[in-house]
Amino acid sequence: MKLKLAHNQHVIILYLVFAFTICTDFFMLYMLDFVDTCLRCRQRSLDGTDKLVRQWVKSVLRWALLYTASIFYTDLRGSVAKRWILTHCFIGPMYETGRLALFGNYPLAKFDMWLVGSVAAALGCLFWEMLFPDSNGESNGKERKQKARVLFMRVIHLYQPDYLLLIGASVFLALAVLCEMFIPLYTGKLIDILRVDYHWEEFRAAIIFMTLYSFGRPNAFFSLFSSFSAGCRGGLFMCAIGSFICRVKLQLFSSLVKQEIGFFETTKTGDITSRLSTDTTLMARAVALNVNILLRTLIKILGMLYLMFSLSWKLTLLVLMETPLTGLLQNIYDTHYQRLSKEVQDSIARANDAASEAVSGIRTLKSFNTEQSESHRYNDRLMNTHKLKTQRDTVRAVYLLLRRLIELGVNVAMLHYGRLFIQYGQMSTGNLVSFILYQSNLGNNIRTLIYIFGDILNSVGAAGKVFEYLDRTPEVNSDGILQPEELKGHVCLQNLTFSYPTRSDLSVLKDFSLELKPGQMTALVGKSGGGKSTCVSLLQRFYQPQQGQILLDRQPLENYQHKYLHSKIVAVGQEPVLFCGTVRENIAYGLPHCSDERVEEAARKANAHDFICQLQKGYDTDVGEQGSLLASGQKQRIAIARALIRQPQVLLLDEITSFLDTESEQMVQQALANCPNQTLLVIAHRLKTIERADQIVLIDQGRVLEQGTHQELMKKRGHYFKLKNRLFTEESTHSEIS
Ligand SMILES: Nc1ncnc2c1ncn2[C@@H]1O[C@H](COP(=O)(O)OP(=O)(O)OP(=O)(O)O)[C@@H](O)[C@H]1O
Repeated sequence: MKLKLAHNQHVIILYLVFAFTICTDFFMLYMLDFVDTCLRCRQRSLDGTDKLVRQWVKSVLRWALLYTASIFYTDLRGSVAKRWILTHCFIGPMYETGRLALFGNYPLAKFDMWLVGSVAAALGCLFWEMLFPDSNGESNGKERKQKARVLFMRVIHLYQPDYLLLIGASVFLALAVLCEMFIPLYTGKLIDILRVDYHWEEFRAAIIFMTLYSFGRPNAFFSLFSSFSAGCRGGLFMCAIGSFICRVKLQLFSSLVKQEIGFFETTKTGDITSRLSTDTTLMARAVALNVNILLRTLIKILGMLYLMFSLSWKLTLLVLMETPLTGLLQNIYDTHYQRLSKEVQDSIARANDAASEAVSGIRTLKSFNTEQSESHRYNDRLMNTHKLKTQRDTVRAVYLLLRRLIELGVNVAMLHYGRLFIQYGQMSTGNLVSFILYQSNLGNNIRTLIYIFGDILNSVGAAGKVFEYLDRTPEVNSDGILQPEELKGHVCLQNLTFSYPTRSDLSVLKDFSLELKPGQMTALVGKSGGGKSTCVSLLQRFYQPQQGQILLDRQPLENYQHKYLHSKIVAVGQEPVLFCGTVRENIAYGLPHCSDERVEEAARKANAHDFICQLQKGYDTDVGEQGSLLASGQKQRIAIARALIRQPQVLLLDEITSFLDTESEQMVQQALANCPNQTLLVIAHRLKTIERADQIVLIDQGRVLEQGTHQELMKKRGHYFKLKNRLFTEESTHSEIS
């Protein structure tokens, strides 16, 4: 009860303060005017510019006083109050400046100006508050809008380099709208003049000519100037949007490539590409296009309402009855349409995923003869999209029908009453024509305003998704700074426990420890799925182990600078990926100033030089998308050259020999033997390679089962011994040890 009373008192005080502020402002307006008149008496005459300067000075004074007053009362400190005070004080002189610049010296009456300013400012602030509320929302809707507001401001901030273009576009926008607004008014006037019953014969032609000339001219001027301004506005906005999209796409791409591998495993490729393509464009629209339309529509609506009220306030009130009905309808429609649109988008993404999966795995698809089933899968997804699209379009059709019916009803009522007003002499035919022209425009503009209302929230939603990726901090950080000049390459994996982000229930490594000594070769062997490749991934810092740490020269891997680390620890994978480009570009990948000699030397070491020379354009031969124009063994050798050219201290070879013939493998082994200080970790399936290793580590289910040299392990007659015997018999099939 007490609380309620306190709340009521608080509201009453707020109203009182508001009323007091309005009265003070009104009083100030006339006081300043009085001072102005006294000054004018002394100075005698004033031209238009002088008046304008005085008006601006008065506005600054009013703003300063109101702003200071607002500081003393805490409830007025919010930014809504500040926005209202700012708009309220400056909308008058701004309007006057624009009007003077365009149409010369026909000032509005002082009170009219104050009223127009106050109402426009209040409407503007109300609209802003409705769209993006300032208050701390308790409900979900309010929170969503609050979030949208923050996102919207962030998008505006991102537009910073294009502010000049946007300001220029807004100026042209205001000019175009002002000009457009006067066209119906002059059309009505023209009709009125043409309708007058002249009892003349001889002056007929001259009068018609004069009428057309005098009233047709402003119309022609307005339409020409409006079209010109609209053209300039469109061009500038498009320019700003274009450069914004490029900038955001680049920022997003840079942020994406910094993410850890786990992120790409848990996020669908379709999602990432649609963030990059669709959402960045939607986000750009959020500000430039929507705000452009929003501003244009707001200015138009206010201007048209003013002119319509002056033509017939009764008809205006009648026409305005359409707004709440349309608003309600639009609200219901938006909810359903947005839900269905989202479902359609998801469904399209799923269909695209199916298609891209099939295309990228076309060889597997063909070899397993699954063309038919893949087509069915794609068809199912397409049909689902089609069904959702039909639902969405039906909702739209019903909405359009209802909207047209409301429109029709209001139009019939307006024409009926308009005819009555002309009969009673309350309106001229020309006025009714002007009114009808404004009304049809007003309806469109109100609908646009309501639509934009939803679209801004939508586009801001897309911005939210983009910012989500832009702000994401990679779980595997890369802010280490260590870059020692000398690195021995001593690696220690200490008590690692690890599971992949996509399969957190499965521990791939369990309390796993391993030491790789400088200049030594370690071979990892064991059953498939034991965790060998996982060790290589962890050494490259693709993932972060949940427990334990990896030390390089007694320093945790994360302490090393990202680029440095990846130049010192280099891996060649089971299925190396080449990029579209020449052989040379692929070998020198990531080394922009690498000499041709170094490229060739690396290729020779990897036993790739000979086959490269036999290619049509040698080192300048294009390897095709993902190296598709080369054989697997050739791709493998280029990948080895790409690793060797960096002269890494720690080299990780994950089953590189699977695609190499014995001769190539021997050459590569020879090349590797020429780097005596290099730490080498190989996962291999050929006994010859394994036998030569300084230590062999047998891994099973994420644990080290046995460790030692070939001789030691053979003497032990344990797991390795059994595996080796099997290897001897199954060497050609490469099945068990891999
Ligand atoms: N990206 C991944 N996401 C989830 N689980 C994975 C991933 N990569 C591997 N695994 C799982 O981790 C376990 C160890 O895989 P890993 O590739 O390290 O084994 P491996 O010993 O190298 O096998 P192979 O010799 O066949 O390559 C397996 O059970 C595998 O299914």
